[in-house]
Amino acid sequence: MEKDLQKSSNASVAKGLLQSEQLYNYILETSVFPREPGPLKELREVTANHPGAGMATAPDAGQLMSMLMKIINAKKTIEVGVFTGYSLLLTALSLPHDGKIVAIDVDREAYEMGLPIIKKAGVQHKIDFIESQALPVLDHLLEHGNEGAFDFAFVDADKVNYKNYHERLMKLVKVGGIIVYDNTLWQGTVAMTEDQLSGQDSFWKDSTDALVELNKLLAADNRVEISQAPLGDGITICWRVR
Ligand SMILES: C[S@@+](CC[C@H](N)C(=O)[O-])C[C@H]1O[C@@H](n2cnc3c(N)ncnc32)[C@H](O)[C@@H]1O
Ligand SMILES: O=c1cc(-c2ccc(O)cc2)oc2c(O)c(O)ccc12
Repeated sequence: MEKDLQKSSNASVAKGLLQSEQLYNYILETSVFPREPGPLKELREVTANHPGAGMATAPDAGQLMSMLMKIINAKKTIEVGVFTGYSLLLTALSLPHDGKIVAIDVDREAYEMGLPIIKKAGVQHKIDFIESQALPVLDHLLEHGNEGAFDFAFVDADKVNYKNYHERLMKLVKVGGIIVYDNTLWQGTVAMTEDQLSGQDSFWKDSTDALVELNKLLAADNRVEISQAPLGDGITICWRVR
């Protein structure tokens, strides 16, 4: 199954799980874009020229994450999956001046597409970009005294590893902190029958299976309170309570 990566006229990319694109655009135009900081809008517009533009975090999901970071006074965060930096810049703009973000991605080139806008916004000093597979970086952080050191984490990378990220992030994020997983509804495929999924290639099928498994795992994890919100492609907010 192919994800719809078509650009719309406002330089966003078709996302959303609502019954109509018209309603999703209504939400964006009414409640999200008017409040989107200028640098984020610019980064979204630049990203629209990238062939993978559909991977960027949805602005409506980003808006909620920004509010959550401000509510909990997040200062130290982890981001797994940066791409051109929409969620990274959103995070950098949501943290105080002395906030810090460990941002991990295997793709430095995509990060560099958004970097001039991050610099212009005056928030680059908050970002420690690490070009790497995420799992070894998370393990390194754990081995070097960072248990409970982070207030917030956002995961938006390879879906097949979300379970492994959760295991590590539950140690890195403090009690009272928040972990957000993107794509937990994966274009609705998590609720489809085997028949409906029969045309999927192995990448999409493996991702769907992994997200179905993650959703069950999170629902059963009593260390977190959760909310699965149908914003963007579905985000699950996990509040670590023990
Ligand atoms: C969906 S995009 C991230 C979108 C980003 N949050 C944004 O707002 O634009 C996924 C990113 O995860 C990265 N990625 C995939 N597998 C990874 C891994 N194992 N470790 C680190 N990064 C990975 C990809 O290179 C890609 O840039
Ligand atoms: O179409 C995608 C693909 C990904 C993706 C692919 C491969 C990886 O190793 C990581 C991520 O992620 C997406 C995504 O997060 C999204 O919101 C929309 C589309 C895609």
